[in-house]
Amino acid sequence: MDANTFIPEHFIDDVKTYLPAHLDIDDFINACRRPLRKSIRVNTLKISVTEFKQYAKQKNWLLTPIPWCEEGFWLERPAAEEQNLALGNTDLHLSGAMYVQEASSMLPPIALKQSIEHTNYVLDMASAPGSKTSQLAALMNNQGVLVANELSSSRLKVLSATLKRMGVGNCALSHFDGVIFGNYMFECFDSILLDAPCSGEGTVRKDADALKNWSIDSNIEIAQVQKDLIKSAFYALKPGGTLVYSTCTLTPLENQHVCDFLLSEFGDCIIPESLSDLFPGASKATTPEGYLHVWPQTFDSEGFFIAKFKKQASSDNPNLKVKKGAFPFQQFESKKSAVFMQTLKQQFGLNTLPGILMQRDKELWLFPQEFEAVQNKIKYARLGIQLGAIHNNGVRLAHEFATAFGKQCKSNVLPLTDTQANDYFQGKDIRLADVSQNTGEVILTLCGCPIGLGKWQKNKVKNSLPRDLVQNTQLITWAQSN
Ligand SMILES: C[S@@+](CC[C@H](N)C(=O)[O-])C[C@H]1O[C@@H](n2cnc3c(N)ncnc32)[C@H](O)[C@@H]1O
Repeated sequence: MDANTFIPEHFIDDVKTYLPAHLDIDDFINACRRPLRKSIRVNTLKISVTEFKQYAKQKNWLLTPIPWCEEGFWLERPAAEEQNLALGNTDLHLSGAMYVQEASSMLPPIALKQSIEHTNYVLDMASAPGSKTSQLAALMNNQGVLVANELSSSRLKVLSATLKRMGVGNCALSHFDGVIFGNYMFECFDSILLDAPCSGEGTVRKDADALKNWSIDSNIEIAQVQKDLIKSAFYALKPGGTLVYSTCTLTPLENQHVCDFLLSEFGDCIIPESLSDLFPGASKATTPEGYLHVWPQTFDSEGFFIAKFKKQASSDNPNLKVKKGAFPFQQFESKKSAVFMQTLKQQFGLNTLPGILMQRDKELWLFPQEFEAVQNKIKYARLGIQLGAIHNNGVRLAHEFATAFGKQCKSNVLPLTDTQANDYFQGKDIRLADVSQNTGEVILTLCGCPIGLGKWQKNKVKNSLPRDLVQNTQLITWAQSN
């Protein structure tokens, strides 16, 4: 029990007004004071669940499957020396093999899963730090186009770093208030996730001060933002498309009432789809409308709310807008493209890249194949993957090339030991046991996952990790964790 968890009386009084009859307020309060179980999601863009389990076994990690997410596990680390070591410093995290993600936070992308599997254009309207964006990209298997938007610039940077670490290749990042999408990207998306900014009442097990400034007035204020965002999401969705609305808060003001607003505005064009069969046991959290209202005691998780809607018909938007200004990229010359692809084949045994090579000044980028239809609708903060820098004699490859495509490379791949990986993440060159005759660039891997690029230099590999990704951390090594 965490006696420091702050739960204000007036919050409890409010919860009593909407707690479902089959739940007990004391169970709720006790659950809020219990520490949260640790959970992770395996990043299948970099490693299979089977491979991950093998690594976890070597570390004596105990995994319990999360019933709604095939890639999700609750995790216990019994080794005494690991108790105070952050999961974020483990090799499996730093390599992008896993993402530390709360179990209930895996639900919204799972609610979109069916729709994503058959569609090309997906919008994540409020996406930092990127737990659900990277989950969506993995569900899309890096295919199609995933637009990830975030309003806060500091959080956008974190999002960008997350996507690089996780090897996401089909993403375009944007930096706007989400309300613009309905006007600028009217009916562009097959699937939309609106994981809305909220009062965070469900996060109190992780953050003892989450309810410190709680008030109904702030619930009402945030609900207005949520209504503006869900309206924008409705307009941005194609007829036939699917919208998932989620929050990590409990109050109906920010949940059911926001859904009521959507239906009152556009009820002729959009209908809820029940989530009662999303996974075995989902009915325990299903509301009469078919939404999931996950209480902390229901699945021993954080509190969450998830609603799913199907858009059945179009509704005119009187405020359509068109972006001004030219698109700053052009297709990479076909002759140079052929030379570049030949180099990748010779150096790494890589035969194809999934997308279109584009050039902006001296930068070489790879855009998702389907990007053209949406590329000039808004100004993006980043598009696809930066493959490298173009110079007179060819292309100097960039870090992201390795994290996104290293898995497909067949030659010039160097698996690092934990000591070498430590040096790499700290920005140091990597010492080799023997002098190597290899030349040029090399893909570095950890736990079987590509983590970046280096350059062969006889008895060492020169470190090419971008400065902003250099960490001042000590990786938890196999020796320490076994
Ligand atoms: C609940 S968090 C998103 C968490 C994220 N989906 C994830 O799973 O990692 C909500 C995010 O919305 C951003 N935000 C707040 N107001 C916004 C707005 N008007 N438009 C877009 N994003 C907004 C916040 O900065 C915050 O990062």
